[in-house]
Amino acid sequence: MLPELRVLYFEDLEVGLSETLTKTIASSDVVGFAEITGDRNPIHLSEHFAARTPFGTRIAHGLYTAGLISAVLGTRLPGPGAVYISQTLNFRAPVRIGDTVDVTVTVAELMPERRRARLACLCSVAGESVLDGEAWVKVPNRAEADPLAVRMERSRIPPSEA
Ligand SMILES: C[C@@H](O)CC(=O)SCCNC(=O)CCNC(=O)[C@H](O)C(C)(C)COP(=O)(O)OP(=O)(O)OC[C@H]1O[C@@H](n2cnc3c(N)ncnc32)[C@H](O)[C@@H]1OP(=O)(O)O
Repeated sequence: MLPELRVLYFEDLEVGLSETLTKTIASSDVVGFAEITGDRNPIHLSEHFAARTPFGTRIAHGLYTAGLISAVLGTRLPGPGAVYISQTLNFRAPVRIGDTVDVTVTVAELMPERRRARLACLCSVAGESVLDGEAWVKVPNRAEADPLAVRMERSRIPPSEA
């Protein structure tokens, strides 16, 4: 089930604030990711091929798992309006079809003057880290996101200077 959308503005963020989304990886997710990206690496799509790799079975695309981090950032923390700036990724262990991945994003640093947040990102399967990294996102503040507040702000500017 998809999580409900939640908007957090820059003012709502504090270091340590955390959100977790859980997703069980279906074969159709991996096949769908291969189709939309064109990455048809048989390590993801062919049991026959994957059986001869160190993993022994098909694994998810690393960037599919990373996409789950994007889902947390875009829907929950900070949520709608957040803009990705950068993301580091370390793929620590494979994610297999049927694995349940816990994706946790935690606010690690705030830069109020530029309304940027650094978030620690961790994906784990049964308590084992499979992916970690750091994201920087730009986060709207209330005035920026609320059109009425923006209009009121503009109405304070004398017409000759508007
Ligand atoms: C292109 C696409 O189609 C393909 C994909 O998407 S594949 C899917 C995404 N990738 C994965 O699922 C890989 C998951 N990771 C692993 O299985 C393993 O990490 C590895 C096979 C990549 C490496 O394992 P190994 O060769 O056994 O390395 P060691 O455990 O011996 O570690 C040696 C040192 O390197 C450090 N290290 C290992 N992996 C990573 C990593 N992913 N990121 C950062 N650092 C890594 C490890 O900590 C050791 O460091 P130390 O200082 O010597 O302790």
